[in-house]
Amino acid sequence: MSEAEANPHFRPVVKTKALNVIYPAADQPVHALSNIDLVIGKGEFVSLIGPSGCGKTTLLRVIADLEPITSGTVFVNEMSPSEARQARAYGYVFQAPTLLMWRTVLENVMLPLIIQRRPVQEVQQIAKEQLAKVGLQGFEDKYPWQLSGGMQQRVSIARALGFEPKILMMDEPFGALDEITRNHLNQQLQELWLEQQRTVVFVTHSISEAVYLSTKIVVMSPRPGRIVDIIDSPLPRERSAALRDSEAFIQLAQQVRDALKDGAL
Ligand SMILES: Nc1ncnc2c1ncn2[C@@H]1O[C@H](COP(=O)(O)OP(=O)(O)OP(=O)(O)O)[C@@H](O)[C@H]1O
Repeated sequence: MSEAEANPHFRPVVKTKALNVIYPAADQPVHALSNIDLVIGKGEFVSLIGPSGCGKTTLLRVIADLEPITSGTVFVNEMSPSEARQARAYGYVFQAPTLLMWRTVLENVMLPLIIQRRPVQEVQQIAKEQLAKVGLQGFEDKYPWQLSGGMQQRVSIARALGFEPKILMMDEPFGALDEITRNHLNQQLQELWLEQQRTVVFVTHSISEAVYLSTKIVVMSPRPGRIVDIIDSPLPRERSAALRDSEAFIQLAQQVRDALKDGAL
């Protein structure tokens, strides 16, 4: 049991035990995830980091009920992932913004809520509030193609947050952006997370992004993906840009780098 799990306020949201995913294939089945034991607590910001093809996206998809498992167990809020999905536990942000180019920014954020048949006026209000939270007030009537990549990704985040998911799943949401924009969005996401105390599961290739954002970093090995190390971050919950230059940040980044290296052996 980790230090975080020993805390009496710790509430598990995601629990996986001996989880395996094997993708069937005509020639050779792909063993994507091997014996994954993971507990994610309420309000944690958990990053999954590891080399390409190690199963990060697969793990995210399993938790979100987008991928079946081969063996083991997965519980989300004491439910199966499928029950959790029906209870609308998830918000999902992909690497590409996946916005509808022929709908305005406001309409894009409203769409999932309209599909849920919520009253239009209420939906409009929620969408406007969420856009303001990601710093896009005044852009409601623009079309996605009129925005930069970083702004489009902020629209995706507003859309995912609109129906107040219990867990926000983010699959390399800033992977396609330049470093300056990425650092800026990291800071915005950190502030949003701090304010809302939402549980986030975040896939990244970037050590500094994982260190800057996470309360827990899950380091994975090359295929078949297994967990090499689970690192509880010693950094304070509230983080500023200056933290990136601190000794604690540099040490933690080195710890992640070492774990990645060990996992590759
Ligand atoms: N639907 C599928 N059918 C067969 N194999 C798959 C399928 N989806 C993923 N895989 C394989 O499973 C392994 C894990 O893939 P996954 O996308 O989860 O890795 P990842 O760590 O997210 O990779 P990346 O960092 O490159 O996005 C890879 O070898 C991939 O080719």
